Amino acid sequence: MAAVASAAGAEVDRPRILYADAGPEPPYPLRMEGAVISGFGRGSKELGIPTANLPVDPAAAPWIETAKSGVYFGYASLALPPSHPDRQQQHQHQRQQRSHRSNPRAAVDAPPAPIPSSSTDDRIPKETSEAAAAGGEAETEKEKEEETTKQWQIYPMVMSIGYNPFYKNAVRSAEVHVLHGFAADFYGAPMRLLVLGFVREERDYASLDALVADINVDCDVARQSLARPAWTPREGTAGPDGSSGTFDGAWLVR
Ligand SMILES: Cc1cc2nc3c(=O)[nH]c(=O)nc-3n(C[C@H](O)[C@H](O)[C@H](O)COP(=O)(O)O)c2cc1C
Ligand SMILES: Nc1ncnc2c1ncn2[C@@H]1O[C@H](COP(=O)(O)OP(=O)(O)O)[C@@H](O)[C@H]1O
Repeated sequence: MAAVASAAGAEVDRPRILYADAGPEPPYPLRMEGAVISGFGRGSKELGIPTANLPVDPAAAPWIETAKSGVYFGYASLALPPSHPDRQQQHQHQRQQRSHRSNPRAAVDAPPAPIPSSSTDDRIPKETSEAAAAGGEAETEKEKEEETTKQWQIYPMVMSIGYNPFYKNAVRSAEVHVLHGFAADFYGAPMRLLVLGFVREERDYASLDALVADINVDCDVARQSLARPAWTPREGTAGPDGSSGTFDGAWLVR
């Protein structure tokens, strides 16, 4: 059946569940990490869909050099600073876990679980560790506190890798729309990605409405595809229904 076009070219009649129920297939999962940087400022203002950008660095994620440009889905793990309104407290998490066990439906739309970091050394930004080695003057007390209290929260995500043909960017970008409504920005926060599958190629569109309509379908595809147990990490309550699954997402929270 031909895909139904709407909003002048958006393909809204696409399957919402991709890949087999058994879980991600090679070459996935693919990993990527870095600190959130700013993009061109269009995500929130023009599209109403904010995207957290990561540097496209083949030294850190060699697969990205040959990865097809397009839309991908998977999980993002964020280490929000202690002052961020979306950072959960440990006791909130424990209460939530108890509630989910006694009433699994209570987990619907539940916020993600905070995962205290078991080791922080491997995530000290290079500049920070170099500065520390050189006398530590560049590292503020606030940064030190954030490092020792680092806590990873896992969220489903959909992302775009490429040149955004609608905007004709000259530079390749990697931008993540996290499937969660945040009360504040999180520029600079450490973010880890486990990319679990490819959704579609990036496209040019006749209108902004068509681009937004297709991105909304991508979000739906990610939510529904990730809701299956073998696609939901055991770590945290990342699944859209709040339940933990069987997928090994340990790297996201290490
Ligand atoms: C799931 C998703 C799918 C996207 N698909 C396309 C696309 O097909 N074509 C395109 O030009 N841009 C696409 N984009 C990129 C948006 O155009 C981009 O997020 C927007 O330009 C905001 O960029 P900025 O955050 O750098 O300002 C997509 C973004 C996301 C999150
Ligand atoms: N759900 C979300 N997904 C991604 N980023 C979000 C989300 N909610 C808030 N943000 C914040 O919005 C920023 C992106 O905003 P955006 O308008 O796309 O600007 P730019 O991508 O140019 O930095 C992210 O870096 C992050 O701090």
